[in-house]
Amino acid sequence: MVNVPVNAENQPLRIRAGTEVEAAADQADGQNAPGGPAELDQLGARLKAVLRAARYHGVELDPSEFRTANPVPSAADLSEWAQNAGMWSRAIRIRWTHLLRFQDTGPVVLLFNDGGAGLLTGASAERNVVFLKSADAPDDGEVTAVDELRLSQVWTGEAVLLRPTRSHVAADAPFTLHWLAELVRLESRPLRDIAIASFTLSVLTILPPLMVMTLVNKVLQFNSLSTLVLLSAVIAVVFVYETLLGHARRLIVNVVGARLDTKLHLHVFSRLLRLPLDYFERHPAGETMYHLAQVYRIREFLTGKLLSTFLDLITLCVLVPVMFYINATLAWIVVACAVVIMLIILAYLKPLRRRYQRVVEAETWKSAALGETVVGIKTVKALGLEPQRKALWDERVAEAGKARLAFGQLASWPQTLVTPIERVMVLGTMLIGAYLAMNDRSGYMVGSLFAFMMISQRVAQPLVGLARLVEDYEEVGAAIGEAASVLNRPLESSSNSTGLRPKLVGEVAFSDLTFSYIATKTPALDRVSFHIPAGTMFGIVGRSGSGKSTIARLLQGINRDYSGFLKLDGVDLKEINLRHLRQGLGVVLQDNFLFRGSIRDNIVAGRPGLTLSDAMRAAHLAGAQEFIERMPNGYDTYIEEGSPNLSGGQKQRLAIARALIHDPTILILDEATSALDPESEAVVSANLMRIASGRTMIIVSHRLSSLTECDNILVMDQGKVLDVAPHATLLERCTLYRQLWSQQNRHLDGRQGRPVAIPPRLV
Ligand SMILES: Nc1ncnc2c1ncn2[C@@H]1O[C@H](COP(=O)(O)OP(=O)(O)OP(=O)(O)O)[C@@H](O)[C@H]1O
Repeated sequence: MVNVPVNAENQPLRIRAGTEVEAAADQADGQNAPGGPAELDQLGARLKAVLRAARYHGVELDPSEFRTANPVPSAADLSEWAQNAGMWSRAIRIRWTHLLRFQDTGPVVLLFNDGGAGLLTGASAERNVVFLKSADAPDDGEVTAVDELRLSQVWTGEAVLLRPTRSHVAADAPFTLHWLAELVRLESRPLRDIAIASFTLSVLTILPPLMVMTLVNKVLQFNSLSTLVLLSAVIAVVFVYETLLGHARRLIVNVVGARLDTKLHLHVFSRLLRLPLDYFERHPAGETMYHLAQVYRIREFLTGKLLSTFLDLITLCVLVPVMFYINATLAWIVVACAVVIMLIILAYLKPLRRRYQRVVEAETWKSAALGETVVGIKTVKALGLEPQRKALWDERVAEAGKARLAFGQLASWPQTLVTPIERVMVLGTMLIGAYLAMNDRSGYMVGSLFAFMMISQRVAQPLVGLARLVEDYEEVGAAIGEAASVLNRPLESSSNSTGLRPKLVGEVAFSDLTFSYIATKTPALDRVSFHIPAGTMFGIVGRSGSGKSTIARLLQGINRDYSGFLKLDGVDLKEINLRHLRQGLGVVLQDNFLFRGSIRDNIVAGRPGLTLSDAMRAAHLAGAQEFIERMPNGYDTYIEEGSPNLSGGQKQRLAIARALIHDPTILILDEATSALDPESEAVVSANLMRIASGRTMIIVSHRLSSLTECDNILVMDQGKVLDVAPHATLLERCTLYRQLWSQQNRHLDGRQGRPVAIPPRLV
């Protein structure tokens, strides 16, 4: 708390700054504001203040993306956080007089001496006060009028300003050519510089032909040495200028290209992460990667061909009038040839589009086969499937080759037809020009012809390029379609900013819930109802395919199109913000992916604010500590992608530690111990009660022996609930449960006894 003695009305005033230390203490005590967003409660006051200010502008910042090396976030750290999320933000030192100007702006974050922060929501110059609100106050919470003296006692003089970028390209907007054009348009300043440079270069290109014209007409005819010297000097200056300007233009084009690339990379990856799991289950990784690679072809087109054609157009605008000025007859010939070229290219567009579509399809299949083989290489090797995979690959390569060949053959036709016309354009004008010069009595025609030849060469190229652009656009259109087929799918949630963020306690209720996977007839869950009180251990058993994992999926919000209700702490799960929901959940699956990096990195998984001691605590709870400490580099032992240097049991225990480190309210173990060896399972089972303390545990398992401690066990069969009761009761009254138990525990004494050894896994 920061106490400010009295407010402007001389009333006792307390601004709750809520320091980082306090926030940490709150978190440790579990004293989250009742009813307030749990996620916010766990953040320091400075982060909270920036988060709220950004939310005012309609931007939801992600606390997990906040990075700082400082113990208390600095203004620069906070500003960078907002900037990385695409907002305009500045960290500034500011005087009181300037604060008074923030009358109708959005909230400004003021940093306090004790590491806290407050929101300045307005100011009154007449009363010489500013209006402050605590970072913890609700949106409609009270504001406090504070004068200069009182503020100076708590304020560091630093502020973080933020607002949405005017040029912000909507992250949720569909991926279309229009969206890309908007992205390019944001680079208006460098583009303008490029346009100016190009225009100047075009003007400069007129000079040499005009000078040659003068040279031939004046210098050669009248032997004027002084004119020759002057012309040489001018040409030399022009060349230097042209070289430097050309270099500058290329540099700017490079910068624009790199910036667009970066933006595209960020956008594409963030959309990819927000695609629903369903999508990845239905599409091979290779196909997705091939489609996304098309984005970069589009970018290349935008900053390559499109930009250079646009620049050529500037050249055309300057050169074509000069060409007509020098000789209208010859100019008309050039224009007529260009039109014919354009018509030829247009005539081939449709058939080319069809053939290109086939290329795209064949390439997609090829990539899918490659991706599948790389991902499934262990299985390929284990089953000796190399010849089959090779045959499949040969087939796909042949198909792609055939499609490319067919496309190339057709695409060469317009080229074949255009080449003679291009020649006619250059040589024809020269011959006709020579004929005209022979009949010209003024004697100036020779110089004009030279100048025209030089200019027409510069004009012909852009004109043909313009026609080709249409052809390229076809390819890019197809590429956009491919990238859009991945990126424009409905995202997992329309926005991370939507949805409720209730404080999760861990009570789960399914009522009359029916769910079918897309394109399946029988429901995976059929009118399922059950209730899990908060803080209890809940087991789910059933035969294979009975719907156990589907229950876990629905709880994670992976599929939301079910009928009936699924409530968490009385709140409909569909209403809960997805990120908030998943932050409250810990999930361990049968097969968990460990990322490349150290063991410590894998347990912490990039979550901010977690240290080695947190990782050690989680590892201890998961029974992983002992094997990690035996490793040569302990927690710094490096794990390769796919973790070949760890056994299945070790991997699994690391995955449990990873899920436990953020202390989830609900922990779901979906067949998490099925692949463990008896020793590892015994370690995890021994820790299960400790792991479960203070949270709801949902354990999906084939092995009934690992569920006997559960408060309740749900027995599923063909998507339906058969029974829900503790182990002993189920043994009494549920036939399926009894059958499964006796199958797994034939070696036990008595029907209700404890297993004397870990039974073999039932599949
Ligand atoms: N992604 C999916 N798409 C289509 N159908 C699915 C999908 N996942 C599961 N199913 C089907 O839904 C039903 C329930 O599957 P679920 O994975 O929930 O069963 P389970 O009890 O967990 O099985 P197991 O113990 O074998 O993992 C099955 O008939 C399965 O074929």
